[in-house]
Amino acid sequence: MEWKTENNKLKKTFKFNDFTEAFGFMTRVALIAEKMDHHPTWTNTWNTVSFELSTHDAGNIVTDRDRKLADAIDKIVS
Ligand SMILES: C[C@H](O)[C@H](O)[C@H]1CNC2=NC(N)=NC(=O)C2=N1
Repeated sequence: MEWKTENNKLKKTFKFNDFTEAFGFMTRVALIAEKMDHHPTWTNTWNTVSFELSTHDAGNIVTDRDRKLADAIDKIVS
């Protein structure tokens, strides 16, 4: 599945085998987001993690910072 742009947000959902795998993924994303100083809006329900990326400093629109974070997130699961 690819990222989709909807309502000025870059969106994608990831499904894992269980919560432990999902949370491990979230931990890695958190460290990358902190390093990039660019943080996701995300939800987690058991094995599912959903993202909505936008840049608050630019007025909550999608910018290259979001696309860069999205690419980094995809690399974690590739
Ligand atoms: C001061 C400002 O919040 C920071 O520069 C960073 C933190 N993380 C961020 N994350 C996102 N998604 N958008 C931002 O504009 C942003 N700004």
